[in-house]
Amino acid sequence: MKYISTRGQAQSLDFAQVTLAGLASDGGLYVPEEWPPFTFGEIQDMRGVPYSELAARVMEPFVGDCLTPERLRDLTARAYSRFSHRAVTPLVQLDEQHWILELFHGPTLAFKDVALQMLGLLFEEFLGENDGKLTIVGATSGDTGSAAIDAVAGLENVEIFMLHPKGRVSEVQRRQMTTVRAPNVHNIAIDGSFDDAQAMVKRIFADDNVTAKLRIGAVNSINWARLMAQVVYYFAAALQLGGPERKIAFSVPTGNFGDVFAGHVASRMGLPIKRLIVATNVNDILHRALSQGDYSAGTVTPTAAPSMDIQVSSNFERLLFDVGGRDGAALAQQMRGFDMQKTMRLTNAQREGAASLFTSTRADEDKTSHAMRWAYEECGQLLDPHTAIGLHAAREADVDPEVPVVTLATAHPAKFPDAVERSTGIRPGLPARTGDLFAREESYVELPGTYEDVRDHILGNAA
Ligand SMILES: Cc1ncc(COP(=O)(O)O)c(C=O)c1O
Ligand SMILES: N[C@@H](CCOP(=O)(O)O)C(=O)O
Repeated sequence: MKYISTRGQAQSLDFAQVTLAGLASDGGLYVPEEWPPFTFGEIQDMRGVPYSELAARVMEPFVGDCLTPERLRDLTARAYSRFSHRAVTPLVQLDEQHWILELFHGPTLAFKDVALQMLGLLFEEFLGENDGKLTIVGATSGDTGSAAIDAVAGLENVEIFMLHPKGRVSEVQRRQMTTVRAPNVHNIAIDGSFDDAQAMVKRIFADDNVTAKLRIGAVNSINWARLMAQVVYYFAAALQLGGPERKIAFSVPTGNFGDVFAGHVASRMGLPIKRLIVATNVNDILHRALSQGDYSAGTVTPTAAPSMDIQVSSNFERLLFDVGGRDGAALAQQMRGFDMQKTMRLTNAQREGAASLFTSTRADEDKTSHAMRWAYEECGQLLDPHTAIGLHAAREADVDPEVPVVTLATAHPAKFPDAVERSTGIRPGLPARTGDLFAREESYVELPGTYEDVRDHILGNAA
């Protein structure tokens, strides 16, 4: 399996190389040269297998010959051994048509663990003895940071610098990052938004002053391996609800478009998906892009769902590439225009290509709160605000009543106790596995939101 850049200029890479590279050298994102399809029978044969075996089967075509089947199975077994639920990503029924796919049973209580527990192992696997250190630079609106830090803390060959927007993540999220004591972990709070942090990360990849000294890697969903691991749970859910004989719709709380793009990949691989519902909060660039063709970034509005307070959505580029004719040169030009003006129109091909599978809905704070209340009062389920945005969109969507609609539950409600309590009157408690999170001492530096400060800090502190 070879991977090519969405901007057409970077060298094509194999799976091991793409995992360590993160972002492509031309500023694009790597995607498989072609989608590897499963036959209907192969998907049927996946029914009932344990999650780690399902993960190995779904990932195998992407990994190519970079891992033997046995080695891949060893890694998936280890990656999912730390989840607190035997099913890894269990389904919970809400009513006749709606299900919740709980993706928060990993060590840091968010869906990011599903991919990052695997990615940490892949880094270890692919970094040879003579490769030196991989310096990860990541941006987080709360969940990627904690999951990535958990996955790589203490690894010999990996060091991580994680940027989060100061004051714009929940206290639980911040503590999950800043209380990890390991010499290879560096937390940085910047003045600014997640978008500012993400832009700095991308700039670091293109900065020769940095790349001449450090080998930079990525844990954000710009890294293909992240998305690959997220494809698995679409198969897991669909197989439990009657797939592949029956089509399933998914509603996905969306920010950086990684999670829902993984659903698109599952569909490209042959999983019968009726619809992917992109659920946004008021930071609704994706809703505007999908419903009106207008991809224009405004300023970020802080909400009760801070991990989705994103206006520049990295993985949307992968979709535009895939549904818009896979023309790297044209997309590079389109993205350059967006980088300069922060606005662009989707082409007709991009709009029509996306419309065949995607719809979108936006939830303001009242609707988010109402969805949390409905789930609690009518179904006895406490949801976090991100999942509630997904549920709102699922219930608004006009999906044939025969089609099950699965909302991805992307975080445990206890990560956002204030918002949950405001809407339901119930303050969710942290599961015992989070230990003494509030007793542990925090460690992070605060930096102004300028690129140079962040770059110099990384250069000055990298081992
Ligand atoms: C809890 C939660 N829900 C939803 C999202 C959005 O996912 P994505 O960025 O993959 O669209 C995020 C962050 O990415 C998140 O942390
Ligand atoms: N919501 C994310 C933002 C980063 O997204 P990623 O999927 O690209 O890592 C977070 O919690 O950090």
